[in-house]
Amino acid sequence: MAEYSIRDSVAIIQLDNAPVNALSVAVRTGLYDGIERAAGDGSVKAVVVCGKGGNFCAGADIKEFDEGSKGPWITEIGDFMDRMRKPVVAAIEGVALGGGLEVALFCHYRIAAKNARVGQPEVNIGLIPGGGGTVRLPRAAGFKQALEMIVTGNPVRAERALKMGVLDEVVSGNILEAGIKFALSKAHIDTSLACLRNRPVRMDGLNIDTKADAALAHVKSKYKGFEAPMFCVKAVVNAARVPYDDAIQKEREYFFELRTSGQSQALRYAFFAERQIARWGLPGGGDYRTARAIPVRSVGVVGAGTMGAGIALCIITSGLPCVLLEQNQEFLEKGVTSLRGQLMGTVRLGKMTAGEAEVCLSRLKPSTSMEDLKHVDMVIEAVFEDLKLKREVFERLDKTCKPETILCTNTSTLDIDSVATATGRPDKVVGTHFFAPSYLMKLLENIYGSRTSPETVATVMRFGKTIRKVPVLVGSCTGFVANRMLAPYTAEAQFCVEEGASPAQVDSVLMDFGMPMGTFRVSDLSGIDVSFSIRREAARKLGVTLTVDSRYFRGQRHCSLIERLVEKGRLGRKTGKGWYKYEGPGGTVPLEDPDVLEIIETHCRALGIERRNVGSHEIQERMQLAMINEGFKILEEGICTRAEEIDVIWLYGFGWPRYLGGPMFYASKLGLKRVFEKICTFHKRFPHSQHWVPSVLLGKLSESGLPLSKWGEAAGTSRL
Ligand SMILES: CCCCCCCCCCCCC/C=C/C(=O)SCCNC(=O)CCNC(=O)[C@H](O)C(C)(C)COP(=O)(O)OP(=O)(O)OC[C@H]1O[C@@H](n2cnc3c(N)ncnc32)[C@H](O)[C@@H]1OP(=O)(O)O
Repeated sequence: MAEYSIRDSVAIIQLDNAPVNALSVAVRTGLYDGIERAAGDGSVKAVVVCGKGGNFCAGADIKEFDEGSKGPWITEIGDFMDRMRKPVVAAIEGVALGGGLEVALFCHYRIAAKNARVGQPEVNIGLIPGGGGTVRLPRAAGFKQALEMIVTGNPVRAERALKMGVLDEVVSGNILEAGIKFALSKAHIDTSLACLRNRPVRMDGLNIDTKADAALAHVKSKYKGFEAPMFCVKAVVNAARVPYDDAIQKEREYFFELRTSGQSQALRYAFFAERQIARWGLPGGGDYRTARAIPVRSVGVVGAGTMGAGIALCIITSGLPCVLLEQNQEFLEKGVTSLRGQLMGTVRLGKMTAGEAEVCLSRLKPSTSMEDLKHVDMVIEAVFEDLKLKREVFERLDKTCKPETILCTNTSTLDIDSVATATGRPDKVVGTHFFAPSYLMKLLENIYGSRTSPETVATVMRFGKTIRKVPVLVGSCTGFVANRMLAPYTAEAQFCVEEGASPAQVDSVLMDFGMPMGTFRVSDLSGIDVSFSIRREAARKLGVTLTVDSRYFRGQRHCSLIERLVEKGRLGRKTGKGWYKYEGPGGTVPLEDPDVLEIIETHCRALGIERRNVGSHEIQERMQLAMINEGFKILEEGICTRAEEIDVIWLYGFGWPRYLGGPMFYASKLGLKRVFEKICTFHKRFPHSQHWVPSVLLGKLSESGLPLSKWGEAAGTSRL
């Protein structure tokens, strides 16, 4: 709703819809009524529109987009304000985003607090600004700057918005008082002069035809497959070419077309999924509502390899001091050099100044003495992935650190309990799985063990946010969620190659789908010998030796092409050849290599594998369905409690295209009946692959027709 009051002959309309004053039907109706009332009240000289609770308005209520339209459409409010003879001032604090900024652009004037941010982030949910933003913002900020704001969705700070012409004044102190003062100072000025409808789009000397073509070409190549940015350009270009009312009409058509698109639905889902993951619960009790995070004022990182150095960098750039520990000076210096290198990279990219980088570095304490970890609140161990070594480190940490210190292990495979039992504080031991490169990748998979306390979980979840990661809580199992799902996905990729596809064909299927990289490019980048060692180690523990002609491992189908490539010295990019070849020293461009195709052919012939034409559709279906089936098993076992958690892991861990929601959302759109039937068919066809055994939960859900939001409940794993 919107509260109406009068002070000093100024009507104040305060948008009121906690927590962010989204433009629900009640808010839109309240705003419209308030404006109408102020227009008709002879004692009112001017109007101030503001927001309650520290924010102006975060735009349309995103939940309403699935419910259909009720109440006044937002541009009707703008049309009314355009006819007003009394000045209307938007007094902005916090955020004015999307429809929130559009409301502000209806007003004759806009003032904002210093810390305010304004923006048109609709593109992030697969839309264009639909309340006049594409038509009014270019009139205020100019074509080029408005286009940038609308296409990227990035908000701008008040000072920049002032320079751009979006704001009329930036103020310090009480925003409402400033708004009233400003409104009274404009009470005798003709409002039509300040009305954005009456201004032309500012082209600042640019030619619209040249600019339009360049902008369309740019978004086409940059946002391949994502449709909203293209519509943003079309709407803004149109606004520069046609009269105001025609442009508004077109904008609305585009907006409504996108609202029902699959991409916008997926992006809206992703928006709420990201917020859902903060609502965690533990199987033994305790959840985000009751558990208190302990304050983390200092952190230690054990191991200054690439991973540890990157983690330390995340910590110091988020403002926390960090002790970076290595076993000797030589390794420590290498780690610090790697950290510095990454930090300077951000300076070169203009994301940080050299001065800011120095401040960050001043928070780093490189050390070779464990005693330096005595007083830190949290330690993240990032040593080699070896259980014996990790247990030794934890035993020493337990003896050295103060009793309250939380001990985290950065592991991608090891059981949390087997690390925790090396200490006398298993309740304070937790997994924090960072993804490589740890400074850049946003996902943080937090893993609880059977004795991890709710306070420890609350602390690592909050810490994840502090270091600007996306923390998702999962249970402990082999590979946790990310790598467990990745295993059948990559296995199917290799089986497809054995059966007749080429690595480049598989990768282009994935990249055409929207993945940032194909699985064989990733393998070359991280090193084929890395997967080789992990597989060899896993086999060794079971008393098995994997060879170049192993077709089965523990009764399961196994592809030994990795062993073959390692035998041939093709370890990936670092050796200039792997699944692809790379030209020149340090070459990074993957080129199809006839030699590798020959190796694959010979290998398969030797093993009696008949090769055939494997179609793109089959590749995509097998890789994705195998991984989706695993996702349902993860839900079934309670490793995750919601499908949304799995999707967020894929969005941030592997770059699943956001406009396709995530694998579980994708499955919901394919239809679970169809997904289940296909998986059953593959199971019959490939009986020696455990990952094709259909998930029991999936079978149950395929009959139930339950929406994705209820899958966790149906699995009986929901803990809230
Ligand atoms: C037939 C047609 C039907 C349509 C009917 C609708 C008509 C509407 C009017 C017409 C509109 C014209 C076009 C306008 C379109 C838009 O405005 S689209 C929305 C654009 N705005 C955004 O994308 C902003 C999204 N929000 C944010 O970026 C952030 O939330 C924030 C505002 C910067 C705050 O961040 P932070 O402090 O980190 O808090 P969060 O945890 O993110 O959010 C707090 C809670 O608020 C919920 N929330 C936030 N924004 C919205 C929103 N716009 N709508 C609904 N809910 C929102 C968020 O989910 C959190 O809730 P909980 O998870 O429950 O805590």
